[in-house]
Amino acid sequence: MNTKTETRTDTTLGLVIEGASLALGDGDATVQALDNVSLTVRPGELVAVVGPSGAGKSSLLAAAGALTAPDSGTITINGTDLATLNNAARARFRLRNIGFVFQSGNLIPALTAGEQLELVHRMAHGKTNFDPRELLAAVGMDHKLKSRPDQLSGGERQRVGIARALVTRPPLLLVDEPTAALDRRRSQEVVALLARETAERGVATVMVTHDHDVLHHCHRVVEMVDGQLINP
Ligand SMILES: Nc1ncnc2c1ncn2[C@@H]1O[C@H](COP(=O)(O)OP(=O)(O)OP(=O)(O)O)[C@@H](O)[C@H]1O
Repeated sequence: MNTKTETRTDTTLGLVIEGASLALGDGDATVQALDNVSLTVRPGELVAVVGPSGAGKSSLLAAAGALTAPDSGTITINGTDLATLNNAARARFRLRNIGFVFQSGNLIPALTAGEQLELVHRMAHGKTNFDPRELLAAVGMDHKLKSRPDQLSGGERQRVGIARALVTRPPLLLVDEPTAALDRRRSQEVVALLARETAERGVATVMVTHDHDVLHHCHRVVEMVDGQLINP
């Protein structure tokens, strides 16, 4: 059996969070940001996380993104337990295996759309030939290859941000409020694009959002309240 077939049938594929808890703050001000959270997101699945402000959604993304270690519980990405990685290995793992999409694209102002993607590729794989056009075409942005962020609309910046997050072909995509800066039509387009790329590339995608108008694009919607997932 070749390795590809083996991994395809592996039930550890995607994001698996089991019983993660995380307290933030000190003393009386301690808050249980994550309270025994379990969540599984399989390749090709787009899962939305909703919930009130302060419910722990950003903490969940930070833990899944190997930016914060939970106090207890386990988080695995394609079978790798994040707790087994030291700082350097975790940074390397994050770069190659986790794509991040932020509220307004978070692009580097001085770089063109193509260069944003090339930079990530160079950081992850060293100096190799990489043509950003295919990925930019996938998000409908190949005609803006040479445009800098200030020459793009909010929706276009978000599209480039999505393409950039996919450069390393990560198994996990973490998306924080992707429609916060967009009008209704652009919001629909961007989340439809996320859903399509998630399915076509077999990525496990977690999207935190307050935007209930985009939830129909998602496979599942889970709700956080007071650090707990109430319907994982
Ligand atoms: N560094 C910190 N120190 C102490 N408490 C914190 C810290 N960061 C977050 N918190 C608290 O942890 C809880 C969860 O915060 P978190 O940012 O994860 O919520 P959220 O659901 O993402 O909120 P929002 O929708 O407003 O972004 C909140 O009560 C918050 O006040």
